[in-house]
Amino acid sequence: MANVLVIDDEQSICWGLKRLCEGLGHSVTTAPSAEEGLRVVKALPPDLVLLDVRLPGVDGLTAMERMKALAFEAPIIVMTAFGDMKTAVAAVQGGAFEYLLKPFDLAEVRSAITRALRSEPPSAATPAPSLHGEMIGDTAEMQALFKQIALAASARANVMLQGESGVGKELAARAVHRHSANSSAPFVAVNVAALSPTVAESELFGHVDGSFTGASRTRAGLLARAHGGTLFLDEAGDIPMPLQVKLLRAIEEGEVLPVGADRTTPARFRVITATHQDLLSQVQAGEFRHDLYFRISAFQIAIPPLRERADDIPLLAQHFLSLSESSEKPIALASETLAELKRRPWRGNVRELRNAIEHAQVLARSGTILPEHLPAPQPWLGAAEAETADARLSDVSVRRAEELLDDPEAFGTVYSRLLGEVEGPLLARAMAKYDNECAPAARALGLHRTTLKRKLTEHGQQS
Ligand SMILES: Nc1ncnc2c1ncn2[C@@H]1O[C@H](COP(=O)(O)OP(=O)(O)OP(=O)(O)O)[C@@H](O)[C@H]1O
Repeated sequence: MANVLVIDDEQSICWGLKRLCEGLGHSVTTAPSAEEGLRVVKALPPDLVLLDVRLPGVDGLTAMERMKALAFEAPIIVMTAFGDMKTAVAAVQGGAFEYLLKPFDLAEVRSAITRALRSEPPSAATPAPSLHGEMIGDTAEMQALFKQIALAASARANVMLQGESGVGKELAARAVHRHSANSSAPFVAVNVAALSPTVAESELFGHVDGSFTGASRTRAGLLARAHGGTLFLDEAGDIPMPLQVKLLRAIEEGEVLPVGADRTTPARFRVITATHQDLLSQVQAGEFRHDLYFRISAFQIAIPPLRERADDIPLLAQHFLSLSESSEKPIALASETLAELKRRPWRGNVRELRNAIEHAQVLARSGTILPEHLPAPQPWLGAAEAETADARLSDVSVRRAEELLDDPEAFGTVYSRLLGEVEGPLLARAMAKYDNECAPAARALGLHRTTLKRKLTEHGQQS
């Protein structure tokens, strides 16, 4: 049996946690404030503290600091209903055993208490420098994301960020780096899809003077430049197969062999990858090496699309307004504008919202932003139409999948054949719509231009 101290000003929470802990066979003391909790800690140090962040008077994070200063070493589980990035990272860096978001999932609380009392190591531990929150959002989805970022920052594991285009994957990668112990080392961002296939190897791994036509001087590659810090690989699904082997070796050995060199160069870094694709199905389709996948996906973070956290839209919109350098800032967003912003599907996510606010700001000049100042919604399908189209497409796909799966000749290629059959017409339609211009077609498809060009070539279409 352990002694547990619950510090929370909400009586109902204290009551619920007391019952839970007593049910686990522990004895519980409750305190409605940090001051009262600190008195208990000094008088009769408990085996575990459950500590709320927002408290009247001294807040929970300061209380945790004071407990640590008293050389109090028992685990502390921090709880909050208002988790922003700063709080999440401060809790993790301050040595919290676990960081729980309210409202609680009881099974999660029970598991945290049991692990804490077994003195298993906390899910994150190494200290890192202090920081500022820079990703905006206060929905439960964003709070959970901040927690994941804080945990990733305090560990050394490679991180894979998944999410649609424009959700904030690069911002999240930068946050992981900035809040990590290596924040003063380089953060090198590489958009893999933008690398021309002919120079990708020398760009990534470097080359020595004269190693190929045009290599007039020895140049360090991007991997070597990330030494000691973080290598951010955007659109990781586009890493060409031959380079995947070389990249895996570099990650495993902490060194690279520049093109034409006979000696390796140190390149030890944390890899953060971002992808909007389902990399695992690429692995299953044989388009991405499984060993590299497992190497780079130790800690996976999914960033939800903006439409699934629409309550963040007003905050984000205000944030983008405040970033404006114009002296004639519009002072407010009309309530109808906010309603319209929350109604839109934002398939281009935060990037599309940011562009819309910048556009509206130019039109509104000063004063209030009205709905007519917003750009027309992007021509995505409306929700109802999309649902019908999705249903039709899925019926056709099911029928075609059945045919291919029954066809012995298609055995081993079903996946790529079916996707190829959809991809070809899609690309052709997009190119026709944009007068054969790759740039707008790629933007509409949510692909990088280079990726689109490559896919057009694969389908024997002109770009
Ligand atoms: N939570 C957020 N708070 C503030 N700004 C954000 C947030 N999320 C995204 N942004 C902004 O939205 C834009 C797009 O973000 P970012 O480039 O990180 O997205 P991405 O997911 O990496 O996009 P892509 O997949 O197209 O590379 C940037 O201007 C970024 O600053």
